[in-house]
Amino acid sequence: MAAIYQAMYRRASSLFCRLHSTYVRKMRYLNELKEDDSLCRQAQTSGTFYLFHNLSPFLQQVGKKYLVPQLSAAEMKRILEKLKETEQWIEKSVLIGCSDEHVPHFALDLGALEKSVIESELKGSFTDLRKALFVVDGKDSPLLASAQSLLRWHDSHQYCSKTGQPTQKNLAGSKRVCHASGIIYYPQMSPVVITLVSDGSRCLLARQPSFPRGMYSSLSGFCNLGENVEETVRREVAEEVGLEVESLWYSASQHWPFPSSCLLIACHAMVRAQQAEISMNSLELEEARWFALEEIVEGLKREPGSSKQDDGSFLPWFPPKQAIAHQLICEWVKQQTSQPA
Ligand SMILES: NC(=O)c1ccc[n+]([C@@H]2O[C@H](COP(=O)([O-])OP(=O)(O)OC[C@H]3O[C@@H](n4cnc5c(N)ncnc54)[C@H](O)[C@@H]3O)[C@@H](O)[C@H]2O)c1
Ligand SMILES: [Mg+2]
Repeated sequence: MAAIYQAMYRRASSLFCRLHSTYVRKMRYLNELKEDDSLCRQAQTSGTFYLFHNLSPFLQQVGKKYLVPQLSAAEMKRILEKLKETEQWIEKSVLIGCSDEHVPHFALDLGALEKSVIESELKGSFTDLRKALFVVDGKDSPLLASAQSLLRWHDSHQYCSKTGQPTQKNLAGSKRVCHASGIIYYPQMSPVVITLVSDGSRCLLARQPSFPRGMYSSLSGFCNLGENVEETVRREVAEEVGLEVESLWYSASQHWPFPSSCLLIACHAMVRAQQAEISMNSLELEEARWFALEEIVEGLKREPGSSKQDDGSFLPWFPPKQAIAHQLICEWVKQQTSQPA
């Protein structure tokens, strides 16, 4: 028996080591590509390419599924020839990752080229990211989100804000340099806190005027310069619903590409049940209210389509599973249902 356990242990630990070294080797390789333009140029000849057009990713619909095709370097050349463009376009691409076998993945925005020609040639369509993220396979959403954010950052940082001179990207697209001043610009994202407030038995969800009808989400807000996460949570809850946070704890984080790159830092926060009267800031929110557990459980079962009632009103529904607000709501339900009565 001991021999069997030993053999199982050896297999498990050797698998762990192999997985670990694959990951480490992959991260080191990606870092080399970011630092070394000539290595990256070479990688572009054997890499795969995700296409965008004015920041909309290229998708192919196969039956009910939406696939995110990766084009080989040879296919890229063929498409560019068809569009009567040179291979230099490839150098505009940005590095977004690589496979375990070190096949590098790049994203390229062909926004300056004829969209319909590319779409009919590759049998698919460029799809708005707000739709694409929710129809593609779960593993592809973060990739599309980070690729679009990086392409957007390059598009909006073509000039140095100090000298007004053009900036130049390195091959991998991990930075831009102003050669006149020597200033190096790195891709940026804005930290945002997402907070699910609870008073112990209910949770607070709100609607911004821009939300789809019937959708409620947790509170959110950009971090101010100089604030830490705890200070932002306390300020945003005070500003938006007039409540004082008693305690808070971190749950998870997520990169979010809207309106442009954000790092969402998701937290749970408690307020006192005796001081839970909402005073909503109507400049930012359209509605904010407490939800009991049963209402949340029902709302989680609903989809946007099934929330409309005969009289035209909408029953509450919550962000889809790809959004970190969904995860916070599910965690709260779990916590409520696991508490002793
Ligand atoms: N994925 C999710 O689950 C989820 C849930 C909620 C919110 N969000 C995202 O969080 C983001 C922030 O939430 P919010 O709108 O409630 O923030 P908010 O409450 O701070 O209000 C937005 C306003 O803050 C100002 N602002 C300050 N710093 C800014 C910056 N760096 N970029 C843009 N505006 C800035 C602007 O005036 C803007 O109109 C939203 O873009 C939204 O997409 C994601
Ligand atoms: Mg807000």
